[in-house]
Amino acid sequence: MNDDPSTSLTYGSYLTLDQLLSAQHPSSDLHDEMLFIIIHQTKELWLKQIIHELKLSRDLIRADKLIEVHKSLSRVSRIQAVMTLSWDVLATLTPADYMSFRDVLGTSSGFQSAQFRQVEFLLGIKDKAHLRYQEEGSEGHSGLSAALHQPSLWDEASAALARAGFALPAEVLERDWSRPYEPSPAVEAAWLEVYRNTSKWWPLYQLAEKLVDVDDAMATWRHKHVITVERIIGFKRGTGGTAGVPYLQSTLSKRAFPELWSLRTQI
Ligand code: HEM
Ligand SMILES: N[C@@H](CC(=O)c1ccccc1NC=O)C(=O)O
Repeated sequence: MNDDPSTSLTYGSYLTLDQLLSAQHPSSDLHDEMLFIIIHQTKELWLKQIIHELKLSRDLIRADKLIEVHKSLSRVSRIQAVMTLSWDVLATLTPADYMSFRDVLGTSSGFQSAQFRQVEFLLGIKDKAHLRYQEEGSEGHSGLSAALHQPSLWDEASAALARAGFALPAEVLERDWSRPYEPSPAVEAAWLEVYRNTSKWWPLYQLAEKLVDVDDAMATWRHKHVITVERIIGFKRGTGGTAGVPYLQSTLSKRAFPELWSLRTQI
């Protein structure tokens, strides 16, 4: 046997392609179901990379390495752009194509994506109700539970503001991290000072604009999702049990960094 990694490693073995490429199991014999599976698997791989970057970003903010965060958050927003573009590939699926295999999906739905919720939780959009869709003891459950109970990127950004000398109340700095975040006038006032005096606060200002890029890209992805869903299933109810398009429209106003949006009115 050849144990020397410089000659024994192959493209396929390095990337574990045997497993990756044998993980597509259409439940019907319809041609278009393969596209549906590949689109979703690709999206889960990108979400895995986004989670990897967001954890690093959170640790870097905690360590006051605000310049180093750029690379990671820029990568996240570029991946989000690719994910948004991939809706155009899915939109080649016509309503009739999709309805021919929709039944096999049962009650499964993107609503149950543990990694999607983990991204929301890492950014700061917390809703512990989503834990119940993950099986206790599964990797999805443990990742989501950890992100729920730890400070989000936005909580870490507030802590960084406090270390920089901004007075923030205890309900921001020592909150129960698992609770939904409530926008704070003191946080908005601190970021407003950063935006009004950018040369003094440049690293914080650049961090804020990188965070806005990520929030912006998330909203753009959500918007393209709802448009594509309306194009494919109209106003049918969702397999996951929601009203469908009206539910998805109600998520468009979700923001991970609300004060970075509200402060713009004051400038
Ligand atoms: C034919 C294509 C699709 C249709 C008709 C569709 C439809 C829906 C509907 C109706 C919901 C609301 C939950 C429910 O009741 O099921 C939903 C949620 C969701 N879908 Fe899709 N979807 C499609 C493709 C995708 C793709 C390709 C992705 C990811 C790349 C995705 C990710 C999600 C996520 C993450 C949610 C949860 C959103 C939230 O709660 O904020 N969906 N989808
Ligand atoms: N919620 C979709 C079904 C769906 O899209 C779906 C089903 C299984 C796995 C991933 C899915 N994608 C996103 O919701 C529907 O109502 O048709």
